[in-house]
Amino acid sequence: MAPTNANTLNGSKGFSPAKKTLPEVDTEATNGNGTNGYSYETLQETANFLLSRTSIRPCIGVICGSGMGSLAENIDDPVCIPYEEIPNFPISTVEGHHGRLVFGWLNGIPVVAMQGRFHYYEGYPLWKCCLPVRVMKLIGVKTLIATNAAGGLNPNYKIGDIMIVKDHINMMGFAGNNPLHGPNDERFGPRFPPMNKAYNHKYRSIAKELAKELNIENMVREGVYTCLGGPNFETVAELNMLKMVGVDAVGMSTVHEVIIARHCDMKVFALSLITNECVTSYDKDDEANHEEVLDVGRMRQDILRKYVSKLVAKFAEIENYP
Ligand SMILES: O=P(O)(O)O[C@H]1O[C@H](CO)[C@@H](O)[C@H]1O
Ligand code: HPA
Repeated sequence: MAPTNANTLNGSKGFSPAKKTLPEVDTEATNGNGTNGYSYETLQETANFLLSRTSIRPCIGVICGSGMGSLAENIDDPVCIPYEEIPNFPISTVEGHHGRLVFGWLNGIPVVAMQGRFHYYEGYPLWKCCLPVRVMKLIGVKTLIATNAAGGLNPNYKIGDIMIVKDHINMMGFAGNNPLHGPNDERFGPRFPPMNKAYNHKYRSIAKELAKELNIENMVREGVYTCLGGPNFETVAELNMLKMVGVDAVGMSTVHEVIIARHCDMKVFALSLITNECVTSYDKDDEANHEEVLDVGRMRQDILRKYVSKLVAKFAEIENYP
């Protein structure tokens, strides 16, 4: 299809992407061999490329959510590698996702941050959305911190709250769409990985303690996240259904990344920034929009930067990371 200028056409509260042409996206669900993604060897090539570009050997990986790219700005001595330069990497197509890896030191700990993640709605199959997590594993990352912007469904949540993810509901998985779908390579992990301890209990306790220390406990919550395919925001009926099954925050990412991380035995911490209130009543006029999501990310950037960089140091301490 010819590239199009993707400006909003209908004059609604839409968002004009900064990128003027639509990128070419590989929409194939498999790599052509009936497998669920690139082979171990292919990803090893990607890992080797990255290791050749920097002497930093990260033990913690951070995925920056929409509008939360500034989390990577605290990184000292940064080595930035645009996704376009990385063999086998997809490219970021969403506003608020810069599209590069940042290697460096966060609070004295070697880290790699994804300034920009990949989403299913961009046209990438789930395995490809999570490819960077496997690459992180291959370069030595042992702990993943995934952040995201999410709509608050729990009526007690306020815009700007930070939700520590306690658990997720894999809605896309219910429909058979799972990043582990297809043959399993045991070098990454087992065929049937457990998921009941996906979100590390110790990390969650540390994060709650830290919230007290930083005096932000009134805005830090703990709850259940779910990912839908997007890109449309949810209907009132959909949100009410999710509420009934115990979802506290809704987004379009993270769940599959966490599944891939746990499959290869990485430890996981995740947090959601509540960027908008989910509209669960037909009487309300509000509509979710990506501009608001990014605005709230900017509004909370200082607190989030401080919180995440201190979490990195605390996690590294209990794990004895360098
Ligand atoms: O999950 P992240 O990447 O933070 O972004 C969230 O914000 C976007 C919608 O505004 C969607 O991409 C949703 O998943
Ligand atoms: N729904 C889905 N994804 C989101 C939302 C939402 O309300 N806010 C930010 N990402």
